[in-house]
Amino acid sequence: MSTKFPAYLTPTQKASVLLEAVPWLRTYKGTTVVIKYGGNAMVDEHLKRAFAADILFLHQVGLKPVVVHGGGPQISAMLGRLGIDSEFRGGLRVTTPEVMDVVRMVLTGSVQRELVSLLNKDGSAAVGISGEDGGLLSARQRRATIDGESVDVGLVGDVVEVDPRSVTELLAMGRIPVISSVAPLVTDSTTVLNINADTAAAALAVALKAQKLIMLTDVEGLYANWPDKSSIIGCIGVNELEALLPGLASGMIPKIEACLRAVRGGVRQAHIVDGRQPHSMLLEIVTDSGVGTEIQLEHAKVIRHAGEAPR
Ligand SMILES: Nc1ncnc2c1ncn2[C@@H]1O[C@H](COP(=O)(O)OP(=O)(O)O)[C@@H](O)[C@H]1O
Ligand SMILES: CC(=O)N[C@@H](CCC(=O)OP(=O)(O)O)C(=O)O
Repeated sequence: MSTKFPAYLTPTQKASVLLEAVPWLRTYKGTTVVIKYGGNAMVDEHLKRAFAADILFLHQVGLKPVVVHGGGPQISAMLGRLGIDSEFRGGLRVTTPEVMDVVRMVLTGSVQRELVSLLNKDGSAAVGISGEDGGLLSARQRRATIDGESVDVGLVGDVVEVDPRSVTELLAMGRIPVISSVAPLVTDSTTVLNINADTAAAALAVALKAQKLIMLTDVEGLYANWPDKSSIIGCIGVNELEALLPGLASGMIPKIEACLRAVRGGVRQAHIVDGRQPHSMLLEIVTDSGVGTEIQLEHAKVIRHAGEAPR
C-alpha cells in the first residue's frame, strides 16, 4: 500500500499537510472513533484499500478506531442470486426469516471477513466480531415509519442494550474491532434480528463513549434540499437537524436518526462523509476544514480548531 503525495505539491505544501495534522492527532490520541463503513462505499477495490490504509494510520498514531460495517448492496446482490425478493420500507429492509439467514451470512460471513483480511494484509490487529458475540448487542423488534404511519418490517431490530466489554477488551489489547450489525432478541437469544448498520454504529458509539462517529456513505454529506447539490450542510445542531427529518428520504432517515441518537447520547461529533472520495475519513479527522456534514449538540458558530479537549 503506497500513498504518495501528488507530484504537483511543492515541498512546502507537503510539509504543511503533515504539520496541519499534528494538533488534530494530539487532540484525538487515545480517543475512540467509531467508523460506520456503508456497503455503498465498499464497491471499489481502490476505495477499500484507501479505507484500510486510513484505519491503519489512525491506529498507528494512537487513536482507537472501531469499524461497524454495513453491506446493504452486498445483501441485495446475494438475495438476487438466490432468487429471493427484497424490499425496503422507510430505509429498512423487510426481513423474513429466509432473508435474515442471508443477512447474517453476508454481513458476518462475507463482508466482515473481507474487511478483516484487508486490514490484516500487513499485520494482525483487526478482529471481527458480530453483535451476537459476547452479549455485545441486544435488540427488540422495531417497525418503520412511512408518512407518519408505523409499518411492519419483520425481523428488524433496534438496539436496546450494549455490553461493550468485548470491544473495550479488544481495544485495550491494541486490536481494531470490526463489527457486523446483527443482534439477538433481548428476550430470546436464539432469534436474530437485522439491525441497520447506522443504528448499530450509533448505539456502540454511545456505549463506548466515543469522541466521534463517522458515517462513510455515497453522498458528499447531508443536503438540506436533496438532491439540490448547492444545499450541502457543513455543520448543524441536533434541534435544527431534527426539523429536517420529515423531508428526508430512503437510507438517510436511519442515518440521521442514528446521528441524533449518538450526539444526544454524549458523542461529541457525528459526521457524514463521502466514502466515494478516497481518504475522506482521514481528512475529516486531521484537517482544519474537515469534510462533509458535522453534527453537534449545538451548532458551534466558531470554525473548528485543534486543541478541543476530548471528553
Ligand atoms: N437530504 C439528503 N441528503 C443526502 N442524501 C440523501 C438525502 N435524502 C436521501 N438521501 C439518500 O440517502 C442515501 C444514503 O443512504 P444509504 O443509501 O442508506 O447509504 P449507506 O449504504 O452508505 O448507508 C444517498 O445516496 C441519497 O440517495
Ligand atoms: C434493517 C436493515 O435495513 N438492515 C441493513 C443492514 C446492512 C446495512 O445497514 O448496510 P448499509 O450500511 O450498507 O446500508 C440491510 O439489510 O441492508
